[in-house]
Amino acid sequence: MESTLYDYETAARERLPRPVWDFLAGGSGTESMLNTSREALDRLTLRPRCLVDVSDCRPDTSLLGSPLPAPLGIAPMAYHQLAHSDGELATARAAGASGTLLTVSMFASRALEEIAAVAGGPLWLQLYWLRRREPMLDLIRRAERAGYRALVLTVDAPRIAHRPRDVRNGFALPAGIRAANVDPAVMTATHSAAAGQSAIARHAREQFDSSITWKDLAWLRERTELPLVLKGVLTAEDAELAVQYGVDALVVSNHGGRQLDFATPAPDALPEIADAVAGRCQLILDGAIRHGADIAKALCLGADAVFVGRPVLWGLAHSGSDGVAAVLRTLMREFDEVMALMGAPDVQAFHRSGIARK
Ligand SMILES: Cc1cc2nc3c(=O)[nH]c(=O)nc-3n(C[C@H](O)[C@H](O)[C@H](O)COP(=O)(O)O)c2cc1C
Ligand SMILES: CCCCC(=O)C(=O)O
Repeated sequence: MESTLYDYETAARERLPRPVWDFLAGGSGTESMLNTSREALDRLTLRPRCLVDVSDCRPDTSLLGSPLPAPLGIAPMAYHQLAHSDGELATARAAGASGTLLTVSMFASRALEEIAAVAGGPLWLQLYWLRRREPMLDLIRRAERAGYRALVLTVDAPRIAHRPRDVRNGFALPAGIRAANVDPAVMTATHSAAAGQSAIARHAREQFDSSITWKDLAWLRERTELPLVLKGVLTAEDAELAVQYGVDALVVSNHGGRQLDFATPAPDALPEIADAVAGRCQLILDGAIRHGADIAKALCLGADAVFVGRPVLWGLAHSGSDGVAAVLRTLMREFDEVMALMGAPDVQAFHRSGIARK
C-alpha cells in the first residue's frame, strides 16, 4: 500500500477521466481557496511536551454521543460512484471496518438504506435545503428509520459557486450515476450541460432554496429529534446564533475551496468560533486534512474532530473499499504517532498551547 495520502491523489488523477478529476479536485472562482486551508495548517508548528507517560495512547473520542476510534470522520461528498462503481457502499464498508463516522451526502449515488446495511460505524446525513420541502422531509424520515444519527445542514451553499473547471468541461453526471435518494423530479438538469455550463451548478440554481434564514432552521429543528449540525460556518457571530437556535455541532469549513472564494480559511476561523461557543456545541474542522498532524493541530485550535474529504475519493479511485480503508488507517497511524511524540496520551491533552505560528 501507499505511504502518504498524496500517493492516493496521484493514483486517482491517473485513473479518473479528466472532467471527473476536475470536478473532484476543483475549486471556485480563482481557485485561491484550494490552498489556503493547507497553508493555514502548514503555518502552525507543534509544541511537544516531554516526559509524559504515552505508553498507552488513547485516540478514541465521541461526537454527538457516538463513540469514535479517533477524532476523524468522512465529510459529505456527492456521488462517490464518480470515483468507484461501488460508490458509497465501498466507503461505508471501509469506514465501518474501523468504526469511523461517515457523513452521507444528500446527493449520494447509493440508497441510504443500502449504505446503512453495510455500515459498521455511525452515519450522519447531509442536506441541502431544497425549494420543495417534502422531498427533504422524506429523506429525513428515511434517515431516521435507517438509524442515521444526525443531520448536517450545509449552509455555505445557497447556490453552487462558479467552478471554472466544470464550466470549461461542460461537466454533467455520466449516464448511470445519479442521486439515488432524491425524488427524480427534483434532480433536473444533472445529466446534460450546454458548452460553458456546469450541470451541477444549474441543478442547484433550479432546486436549492436560497431564501432560507435562521427562522427556517427553527422550522427544521421542530421536525426531527435527530441532532442538528450546521456545515460551513466561518464566524463567531453565526456560531453564536447556531447555539441559540439549538444546533448541536458545527462544521467549520470553507467547503474545500469550492464555495466562497477569498473566504477565511477554516483553520483561521476556528479559534474565534471555539472561543464563542465555549463548549456549548461540538466543533468539527474540515478542509485540507491530509496528515495525522493536521488532526492534532485542529484539536489544539479547539475542534473536537476533523472531517476528511477528497482523500477518501482518492482512496476509492485507487482501489475501492480497500483504498478508503488504507487512507483512514494512514491518518490514524500518523495521528497515533503524533500523540505519542507530542506527549498527548488522550485527545483531551491537546490545547492551544500545543501549537505555535511560524
Ligand atoms: C467532490 C466533492 C463533492 C462534495 N459534495 C458535498 C456535498 O454533497 N455536501 C457538502 O456539504 N459538502 C460537499 N463537499 C465538501 C466536503 O464536504 C468538504 O467540505 C471538503 O471537501 C473538505 O475539504 P477536503 O476535500 O480538502 O478534505 C464536496 C467536496 C468534494 C470534493
Ligand atoms: C449539488 C451537489 C454539489 C456537490 C458539490 O460538489 C459540493 O458540495 O461541493
